[in-house]
Amino acid sequence: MSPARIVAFEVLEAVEMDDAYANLLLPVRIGRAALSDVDARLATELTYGTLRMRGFYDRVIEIAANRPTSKIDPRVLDALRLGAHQLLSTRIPTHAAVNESVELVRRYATRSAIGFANGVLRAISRRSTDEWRDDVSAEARTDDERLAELSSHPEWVIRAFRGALERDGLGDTLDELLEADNVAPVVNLIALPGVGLGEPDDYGTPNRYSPLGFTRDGEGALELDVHGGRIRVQDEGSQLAALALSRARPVVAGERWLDLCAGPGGKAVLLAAEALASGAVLDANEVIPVRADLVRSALSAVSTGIPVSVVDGRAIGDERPGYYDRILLDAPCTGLGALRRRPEARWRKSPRDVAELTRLQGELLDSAVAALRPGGILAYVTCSPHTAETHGVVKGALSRWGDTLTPLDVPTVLDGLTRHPLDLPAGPHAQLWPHRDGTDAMFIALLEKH
Ligand SMILES: C[S@@+](CC[C@H](N)C(=O)[O-])C[C@H]1O[C@@H](n2cnc3c(N)ncnc32)[C@H](O)[C@@H]1O
Repeated sequence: MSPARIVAFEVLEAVEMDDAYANLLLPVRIGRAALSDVDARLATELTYGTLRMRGFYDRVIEIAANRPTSKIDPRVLDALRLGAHQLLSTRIPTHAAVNESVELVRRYATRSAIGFANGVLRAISRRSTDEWRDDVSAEARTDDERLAELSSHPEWVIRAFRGALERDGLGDTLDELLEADNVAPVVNLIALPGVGLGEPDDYGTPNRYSPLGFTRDGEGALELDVHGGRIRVQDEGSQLAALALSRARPVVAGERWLDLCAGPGGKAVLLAAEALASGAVLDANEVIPVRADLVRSALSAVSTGIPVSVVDGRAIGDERPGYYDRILLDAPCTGLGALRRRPEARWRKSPRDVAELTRLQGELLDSAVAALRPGGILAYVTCSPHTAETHGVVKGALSRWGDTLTPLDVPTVLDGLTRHPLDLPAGPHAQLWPHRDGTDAMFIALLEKH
């Protein structure tokens, strides 16, 4: 059995059964299996490719098997998905795709399913990807169902994206967004400022927008992860979200900053570098202890003296009222804006999660406002474009806090710091998009307290 397929299958299973995160688990499993570079790339492609197009593959499997996926043993289904991916989206020879997937069924599921899996995979292999797209399309009952199945996004996510795009005057670009979600993003890096590093163009091709970001060709990307964590992988949109806060206006030495929901620490370490360079001091907080450890480890690239508290962010407004000059609230969210790198989020979240998360986001925002001193600035950020989590949450806070809060114009702030202007509609808030900006779909609002 190919070790790459075993790793991919076990990660898919853990994502499905244990709610594991592929981006965290895959590197661990690749390391444990001591995969060669070639096999590690294959395992990565198989895992992410299968997770991304799972919705489409499931429809193909249902048609080929003539039964709903809910009636297929989950382990057999994962092996079939992996097989469908190899048959429909890679150049792996048919016999290898079929035989290796059947072998997975033999090894991990019941022997009685071997004949079934073999038959389904052979049926899939007899038609081309375009023919399967036509079949799936013909059987869809509505336009949204068709779009959902062909683009491999749940229907409710498509409706949420459509609403958010229309709000930005981008309603006619939905297909491009769905397509962008299904393509692996280039690895984007950041050279932290003020910690003795060179400029981005010393290391690679500078980002179009972030003044600190860059990309490197293929293999070179991760070799740079050797500068003690001062060069790190970070999406350009995340860089811009942190910089929108740190560079919203000049820093007065001694300012106190807080990253309220800091785990795993990507934006906290950028804020720490910005604070160090400008004479501000940063505190970080994260409610989950293991994630707080990740924040500590990330921050050590800049300084070991930054306190990381482990409390529910909703309590900090009462604990430290009127204390901070700048607060980043990078809120827990559905993650629907980062499907390029965390493809399983689309299958894991549901509209019920949106309702729960928006309540938590509103409470965290209230706590952050309470912890802000008059004149201070709060950045409310999500890696989701769902308007309930973005505009809806900010609108709720503005109505609860009345004249106490004024939104700052984020497009203007971003124009003041990016290398090239972003093509953003009128503010005050900003929504970035993968298909337009090449970033995760980050939402950024800046609120000033009076
Ligand atoms: C979107 S992530 C933050 C990402 C981080 N800013 C970065 O760039 O690496 C949100 C974080 O909020 C944490 N969180 C969730 N509920 C929280 C709460 N009530 N108080 C504090 N943190 C919370 C989650 O554990 C998660 O680590």
